[in-house]
Amino acid sequence: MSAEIINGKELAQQLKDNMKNEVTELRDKGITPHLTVVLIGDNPASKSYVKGKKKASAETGISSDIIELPDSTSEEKLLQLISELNNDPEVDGILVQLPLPEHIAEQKVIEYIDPGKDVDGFHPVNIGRMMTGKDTFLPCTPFGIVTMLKSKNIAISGQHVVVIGRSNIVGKPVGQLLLNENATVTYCHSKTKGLKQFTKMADILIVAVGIPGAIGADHIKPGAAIIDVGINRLADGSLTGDVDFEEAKEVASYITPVPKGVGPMTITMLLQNTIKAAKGRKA
Ligand SMILES: Nc1nc2c(c(=O)[nH]1)N[C@@H](CN(C=O)c1ccc(C(=O)N[C@@H](CCC(=O)O)C(=O)O)cc1)CN2
Repeated sequence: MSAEIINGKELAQQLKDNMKNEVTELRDKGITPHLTVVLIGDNPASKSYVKGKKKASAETGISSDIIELPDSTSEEKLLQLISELNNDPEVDGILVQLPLPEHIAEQKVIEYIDPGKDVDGFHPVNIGRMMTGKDTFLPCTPFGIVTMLKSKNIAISGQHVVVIGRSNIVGKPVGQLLLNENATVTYCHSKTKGLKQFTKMADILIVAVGIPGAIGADHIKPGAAIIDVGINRLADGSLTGDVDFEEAKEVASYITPVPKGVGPMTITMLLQNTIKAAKGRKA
């Protein structure tokens, strides 16, 4: 039997439809949630994601602006801009699109953003709050993954989750969020020996390695739920994930496709975080 596909695009649309009402209620109270996205340089993928953020914001009634700066922008200038946005009462959420040019220290920039406006959930204060199970801005991709699992009532508590990948944006926080939901979590990464022995134990397998088709049917326990975070562009321009979808769907119980899987959820959870920031706006 073939796995059930978790369609992130459809789920994202349902969530955005619900958010419209939340935003209307806020606007009726005189609060229009506002997101400012900062884009440095002209990376085509980043440009397209930022455009997607603006479009999705507009769909829900969230106002947004994109500040585009050249690749040559100094770290000092970027920090100065963030400081201004931190102090602007009309700005609820600040997002600096990653990756940044090499001459800018990513972590320094993340730590400069006011944690109360950090709608990416990357600031160490918010990561600490997430790790201790407190209410906070959750990193958007991990938040989206947990939302996808819950949308299908996939059991998390007591289940063995194997995460392949240990980035600060996806791998580490998604494992932590699922640990908070009482999963047993194993992290695997590029130095893991005997990857298959771990992946074959997974009830939920989360793959974020950035290698097209890295995970095939022989890595998967029959009936597992497979979450593919990979977004790899092939030479012909098409997108593919880290999981061999055709093979994996014959073994798994649930699977996310690429495109239209985890990706669209990332932007939608950003909107959710922006609404949360607006709700917490200081008078
Ligand atoms: N500051 C941040 N930078 C980056 C983040 C982030 O969460 N915060 N994540 C990624 C990029 N990203 C959002 O910024 C993102 C990636 C993918 C998608 C998406 O919808 N993908 C579509 C395919 C789109 C396409 O055709 O290229 C899909 O998978 O269906 C949205 C957002 C790195 N940077």
